[in-house]
Amino acid sequence: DEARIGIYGLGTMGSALALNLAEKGIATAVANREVEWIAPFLDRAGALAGNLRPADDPRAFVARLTRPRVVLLMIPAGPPVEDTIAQFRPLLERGDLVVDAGNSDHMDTTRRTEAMAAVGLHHMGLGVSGGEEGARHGPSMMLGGDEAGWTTLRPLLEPIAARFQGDPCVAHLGPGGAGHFVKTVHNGIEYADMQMIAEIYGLLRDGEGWDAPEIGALFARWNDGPLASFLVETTARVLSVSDPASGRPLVDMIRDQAGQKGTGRWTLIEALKLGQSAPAIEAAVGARSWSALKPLRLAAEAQLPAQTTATELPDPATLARALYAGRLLAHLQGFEILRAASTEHGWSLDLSRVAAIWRAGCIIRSDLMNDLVGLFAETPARPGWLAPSAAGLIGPALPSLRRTVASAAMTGLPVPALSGALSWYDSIRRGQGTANLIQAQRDAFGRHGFERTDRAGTSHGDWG
Ligand SMILES: O=C(O)[C@H](O)[C@@H](O)[C@H](O)[C@H](O)COP(=O)(O)O
Repeated sequence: DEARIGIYGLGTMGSALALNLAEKGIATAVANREVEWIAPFLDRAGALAGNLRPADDPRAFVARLTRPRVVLLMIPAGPPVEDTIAQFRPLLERGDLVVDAGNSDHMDTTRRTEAMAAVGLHHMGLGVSGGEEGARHGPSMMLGGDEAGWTTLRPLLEPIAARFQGDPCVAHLGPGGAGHFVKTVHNGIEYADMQMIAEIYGLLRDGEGWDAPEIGALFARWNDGPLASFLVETTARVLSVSDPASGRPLVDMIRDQAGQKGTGRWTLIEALKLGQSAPAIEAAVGARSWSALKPLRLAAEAQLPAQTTATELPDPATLARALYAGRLLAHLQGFEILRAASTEHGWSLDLSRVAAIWRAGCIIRSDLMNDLVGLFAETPARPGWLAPSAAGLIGPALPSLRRTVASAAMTGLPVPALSGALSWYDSIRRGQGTANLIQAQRDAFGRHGFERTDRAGTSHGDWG
């Protein structure tokens, strides 16, 4: 019988999503540019193959779908999506859907949505988070596109989504690229979270001389407290794995050069375009870029003085609170980018709902997210840090963040994301900042003008 949805692209995420759908009893067509991938995939599917409908080419694939046809693309972002859409368009009819479930740039998605709408097709942008495990057993999904498309997709996506206390972690967040934008910022927060965890790991490894299993055991304990999250759990797991070849912790055998596919960078670019800054995310992207410059770092280490002052590092309980504080501030930065984008693009994003669908399935799922659901419901029209509950969340952990950042600075151990978060916090809660001097300098060397505190309009100074 016919399939209710088709997955085009049987890479890690696409094949996992197809098995998830099949397992939920949803007949699913499957196809792939490299046709030879299909047979081994069906072998791996075992009994689930009963709900899979393979096809060797786009025409046969479309023919296997019920109307309205749902073609879900799980392929790399950019030109591959463009080319594949061009292949499918002539095969589809008014009312059919193309769902791009890769990490696409939201502007591409908005452009494609408009182009497809012009010919009566629904283009939807679906952010999918959770990696292979999530796609297979329950991802978090962030949808952008029109209401009619959501009506068609909802009965297909809710059964496969992760659930938090029974609530499916999937939502229609807004038109066009809204879903992909939210996914991009999810990844930006993911970068900051991973970076802060790595900074704490660095303090314990390089400052206290702890080995990987010891640090892993600590993270495992932290996963039973306010830091409970997928990334803390994953960190505890990876730090406890030893390398069969050398018998040493596997993490110690990995080159300290981090990769990045671009969503972190995109988050920053979008933030800057919106007049926002997200120092914790900026620091995380920057740290990945620096990490790639290994030879230069080795040369600098041999050449440049440390000039440190021996300082006692905080105890583990203090480091845990510092990580909690840093993580909370990074999330507030990320959500503020979402709020600004929602205003800019007219998306009316429900930030509390965004936090809600990030409570399970996605990479940044955490107990903290549950607090944020409440926080963003309190004051949807204002920044999260002005929500009544914000002070109570951040206050108790702040002294630990200060102590950790200060002692790391004295000890010469880099904590760019934690310190970026702290300085940002001290900037956003300072009524009288120092930008008055910036204005004076700009006017002094470029007559850019400034606004006086005692009268409106642009003034200039006589700077002699
Ligand atoms: O939410 C997710 O499931 C992940 O974020 C996923 O999208 C992917 O793992 C990132 O793209 C990795 O990004 P980097 O390669 O840039 O770390």
